[in-house]
Amino acid sequence: MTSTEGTGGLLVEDVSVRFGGVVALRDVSLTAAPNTVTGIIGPNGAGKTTLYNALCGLVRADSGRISWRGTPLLGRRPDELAGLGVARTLQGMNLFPLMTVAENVMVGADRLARGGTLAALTGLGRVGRDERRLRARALDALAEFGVAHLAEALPPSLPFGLRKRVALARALAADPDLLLLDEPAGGLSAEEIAELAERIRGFRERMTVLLVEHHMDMVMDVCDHIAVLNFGRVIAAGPPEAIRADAAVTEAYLGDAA
Ligand SMILES: Nc1ncnc2c1ncn2[C@@H]1O[C@H](COP(=O)(O)OP(=O)(O)OP(=O)(O)O)[C@@H](O)[C@H]1O
Repeated sequence: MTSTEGTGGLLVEDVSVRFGGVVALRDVSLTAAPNTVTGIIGPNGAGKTTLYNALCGLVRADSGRISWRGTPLLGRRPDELAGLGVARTLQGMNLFPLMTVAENVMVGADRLARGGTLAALTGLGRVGRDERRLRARALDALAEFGVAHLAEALPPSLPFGLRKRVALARALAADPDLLLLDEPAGGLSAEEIAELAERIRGFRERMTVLLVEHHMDMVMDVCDHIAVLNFGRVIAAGPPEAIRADAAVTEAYLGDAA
């Protein structure tokens, strides 16, 4: 019995993923306890994105198990995750360019609507009530990120940092229990990263966070627990101070820089 079994956490057990002859993940196991921030780090090509994509249903694992609160996640389609209380952000943000900021965030809040976002946005189904609820939820989420005033803007018209906030607001609008973040600090200024770190620390009151991130200072700063991947294997796992002092981790990163 592993530590999060029966306690509602995220459990990754012996997950392997191969792309043809490349073994991207080999028997990866890790846990994320409820209401904590768990970081996934590792040098380039270590398997971080593959693990993230396996969690999101974007990549099929060849073997292993992943569960959230005891419910299996492996083999689910990405669109099934919202119903299980799981939200994610992607590096590319994937905002719809021809929909307003508010409409983009309404898509994120979809699981809270009975008729679905499409019905609400297209005027079909239980339109009035759902649309009002979704819009209110979206505006709340935008307000949390200080961008409610941009509700009617189109994403391509916004600077990068603000688009990242909209993407986070979209993920949070669903009121997830598990939030998967893929390099949320990428491309942000030092000031924006500090603000983001503060927000992520605050998220753990409401949810469990899994953070794949290159920005080492931020990972050390916000994570309760860190798993380090190298060549598709977990080479270390523990609290930030233990990871900082781990010789295998230092060696893996030095090898990466060489
Ligand atoms: N679609 C794919 N087809 C073939 N090989 C792949 C594919 N995706 C990833 N790989 C390989 O799997 C390994 C792990 O890659 P992955 O992108 O998961 O690493 P990463 O830790 O996210 O790297 P980075 O920090 O550079 O983004 C690498 O050897 C990579 O070349």
